[in-house]
Amino acid sequence: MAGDKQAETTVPAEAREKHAKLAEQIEEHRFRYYVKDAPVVSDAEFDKQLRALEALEEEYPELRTPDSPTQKVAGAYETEFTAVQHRQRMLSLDNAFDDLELAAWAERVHKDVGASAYHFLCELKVDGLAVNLTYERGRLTRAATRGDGRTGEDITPNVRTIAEIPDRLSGDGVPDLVEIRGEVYFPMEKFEELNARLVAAGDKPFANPRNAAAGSLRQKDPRVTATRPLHMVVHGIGALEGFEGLSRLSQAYDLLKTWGLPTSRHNKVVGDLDGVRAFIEYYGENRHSVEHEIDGVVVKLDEIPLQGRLGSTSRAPRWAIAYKYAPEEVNTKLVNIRVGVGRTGRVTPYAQVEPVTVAGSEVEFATLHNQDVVKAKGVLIGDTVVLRKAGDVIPEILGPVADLRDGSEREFVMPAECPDCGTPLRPMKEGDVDLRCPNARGCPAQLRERLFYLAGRKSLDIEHFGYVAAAALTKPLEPSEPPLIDEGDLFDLTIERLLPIKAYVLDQDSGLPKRDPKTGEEKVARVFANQQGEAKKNALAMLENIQAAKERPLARVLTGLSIRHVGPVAAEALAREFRSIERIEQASEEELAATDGVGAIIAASLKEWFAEEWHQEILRKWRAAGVRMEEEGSGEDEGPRPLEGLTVVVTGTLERFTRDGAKEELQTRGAKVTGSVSKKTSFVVVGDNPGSKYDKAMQLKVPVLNEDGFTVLLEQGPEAAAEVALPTEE
Ligand SMILES: NC(=O)c1ccc[n+]([C@@H]2O[C@H](COP(=O)([O-])OP(=O)(O)OC[C@H]3O[C@@H](n4cnc5c(N)ncnc54)[C@H](O)[C@@H]3O)[C@@H](O)[C@H]2O)c1
Ligand SMILES: [Zn+2]
Repeated sequence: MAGDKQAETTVPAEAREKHAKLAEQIEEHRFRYYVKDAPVVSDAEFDKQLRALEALEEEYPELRTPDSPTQKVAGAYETEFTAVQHRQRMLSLDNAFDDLELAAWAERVHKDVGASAYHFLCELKVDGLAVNLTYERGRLTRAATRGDGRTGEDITPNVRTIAEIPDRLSGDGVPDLVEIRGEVYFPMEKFEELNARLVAAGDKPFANPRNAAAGSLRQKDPRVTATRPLHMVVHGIGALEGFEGLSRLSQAYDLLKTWGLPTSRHNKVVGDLDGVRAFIEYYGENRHSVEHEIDGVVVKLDEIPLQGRLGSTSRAPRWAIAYKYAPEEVNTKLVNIRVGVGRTGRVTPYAQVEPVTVAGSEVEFATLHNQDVVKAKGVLIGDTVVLRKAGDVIPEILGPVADLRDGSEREFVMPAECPDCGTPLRPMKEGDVDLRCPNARGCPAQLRERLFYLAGRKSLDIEHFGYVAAAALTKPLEPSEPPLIDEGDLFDLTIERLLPIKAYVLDQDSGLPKRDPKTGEEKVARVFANQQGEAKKNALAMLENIQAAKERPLARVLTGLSIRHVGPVAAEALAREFRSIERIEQASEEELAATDGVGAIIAASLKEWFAEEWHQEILRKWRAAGVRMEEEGSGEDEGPRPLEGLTVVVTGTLERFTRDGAKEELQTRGAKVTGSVSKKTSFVVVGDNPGSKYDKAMQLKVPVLNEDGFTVLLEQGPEAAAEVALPTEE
C-alpha cells in the first residue's frame, strides 16, 4: 500500500502463517509423491499450491529463505535405500504455463547469450521419475534416484532389471566416467494389467502410470521390479571425464545412442522460438501417439558451452524450460457406479463422479466398460479417484487414491437384473465378460438406444428426432402405453399419438433424467405439445422428417436395423453386393461371409437377426409404409453393368477423379474395387506417385491403365482398355 512504507520490512503475521502452512502442505505432498509413490492430490493441484507459495514470496521476499520449498529440488528424505552422492547435481526445471512465459524465457536466453549463434533443442517432457546412471569405463556401476539433487537413493539392482538400460556401453569413444540422466516410465497400456494384479494379490493399486513407475522402481526387492514393464528415455548428461569436445547436446544424444543408450526419437533442433511453438503445438495435438505419457515439452539451449555461460539457480538450469500442457488428470470423488443399457442390450457400468472441469469441459460421468474392468482398476464407490480426460476421448477413471480411504468405501456389485426392464442379465455367449439384457424387443432402454441410433447421422439422419424424443416414444410417463413397442410403427406415427405424451427429459450421456438446476427436481415435459396442447413446430418437423427418411439409401436403412456387428461399413458392402434386403435374407451364410467387408461373424449375426419373427414384422411394416428396401436402380430396371466380373485396383492421384469418385464409377458399372494387387486383378489404374502397387502389377503382369486408359475402360469396356494398357516391361 502506498502510504504504508514501514510495513514493507515486516511481514504480517497472517502472511507468515499462510506461508508456513502452505510450505508444510507442499512438503507433505512431496513426501507422499517422492517417497510413498502415492500422492493424494493431482499434479495440477500441487503446482497451484507451489505457485501460491511463490506469489506470497514475491510479495514478501523475506519469506523466500533457502529452505523454502520454492528454492529446493524436492526429495531429501530418509528412506529404505542407501543414500548416494551424485557427482554433479541433478536439477529440476522451471516451468512455463503459457506462451508469454515461454517467450519471456527465450528473451532472457537471447540477452544472456549475447552475440553468439544458438539453437533450441525441443524434447518431450516424459512423465516418469528421474534416474542417474553412472558408467565407469563403460560399465554401469551405480543407479540412483534424484533425491534432493545432491543425494539420491541407490537403486542399482532395480535399474539392472530394465532391459533397455545397458549394463555395458558399446561402440567407440566410451569415456572413463559418465553420468547419464533420464526418465523411467511405465507404459499406459500395461497400467490396468498391473493394477489388476495388485488388487488380486490384495495390494493397493496405483493411481496413475507415473506413480506405478516410481513405485515399481523403488522396490526393496529388485525381483519385484523385474516383473514390471519399465522403460527409460535419456534426457541429459551429468559428470563426464575422459571425453572432450561435446559442443551440442543434440549431438551428444546421437553419440549416446551409438553407445547403446535409449535416446528419444522425438527430439528436434530448431532455429527460433517459432520452431519451438510449432513443436509444442504438434505434440499438443499428438500427445497420445507417443509411447509414453508426456506432461509437456522441455526446451533447451542446444550449445553446451552456452549452457555453461547461462548457469543454474539453486533448483533449475537457466538454459532450459519446461512448457507444461493443460493437465488431463484431476482428482475427484467417485460418487456412484451405475449401469447403462446399450443398443444391443449390453449392460455397462459407468462412473458418476463429483463434477470436475478437465481439459476444458465439465465431466460427471466416465466409462468403466464392464464389471471386470471395475475390479481390475481396484476402485471402490466413495473413493477419491484419478480421472483422465484425453482430448476428445471419453473420460476414464485411472485408479483410486487409496491413501485417502476411511473405510466407508464399498465395492461395486454388478446387478443381476436389467435396471430398465428387470429381466435377469446373462452373457450372450458362454465366457463373455459382458452381460446383456436378453429382452431385446421389450426392454424400453434398448429400444430407446436403437431409435436414437436409427435417427442419427450414421443411419436415417432424422432431424428433430433426438434422445429426448426417443425416450418419450418408448417409455413415457403418460400415457401408460408407449407409442412404440419396437421399430415397426415408426413410420406410422401421427401427431395425435404424440400430443398427450409426458416424459422425463433424459440426459444423453447418462440416460438419467436431467434435473432442474434450481429445485433439483427431475425434469418432466410434454415433449411434443405446447402449453395450449397444440403441436410443437419441432414435433411436426420430426414427423415430416420421418417420412422423408423412407427414401434413404438401402445401406442406411440396413444400418438403422441395429443388427449386431452391421455398422455403416458392413451395410455399405451388403447393399452393394446384394442390392436388396430380400436378397440379403435369401443369401446363404457362406455367400454372405464371402462378401468383401462382411465375413463370418456378420454373416452369422444376419442369419440370427432374420430368424426372429418380430424382426420380420418390422420389415413387413416398413415395407408397407414405403421404406426403401432395395438399392436404387436395382432389379429389373438395373442399368447395364458392362464391367461385371472385373476386379480393379486404383492407386496414385488421378487428375479428373477423386479416389472415391473413381471407385464409384467402377462400382456402378459392376466392377469390384479392391485395395491390393493379386493375380486375379483385372486392371490396375495408376495416377501420379502410384507406389508399390504399380510395381506389384508389373511383377504380376497385370494390365496397367493410366488415366486415359481408365476413361477408355469406363466408356468402351475391358477389351478396348486392354488395347491401351501400358506395356509391361521386360
Ligand atoms: N501430486 C503431488 O502431490 C506432487 C507432489 C510433488 C511433485 N509433483 C509433481 O512433480 C512435478 C515436479 O517435479 P520436479 O520438481 O521434478 O519438476 P518437473 O517434473 O516439473 O521437472 C523436472 C524433471 O523433469 C524430468 N524430465 C522429463 N523429461 C525431461 C527432459 N526431456 N529433459 C529434462 N528433464 C526431463 C526430469 O526428471 C526432471 O527432474 C510436477 O509435475 C508436480 O506436479 C506432484
Ligand atoms: Zn432390459
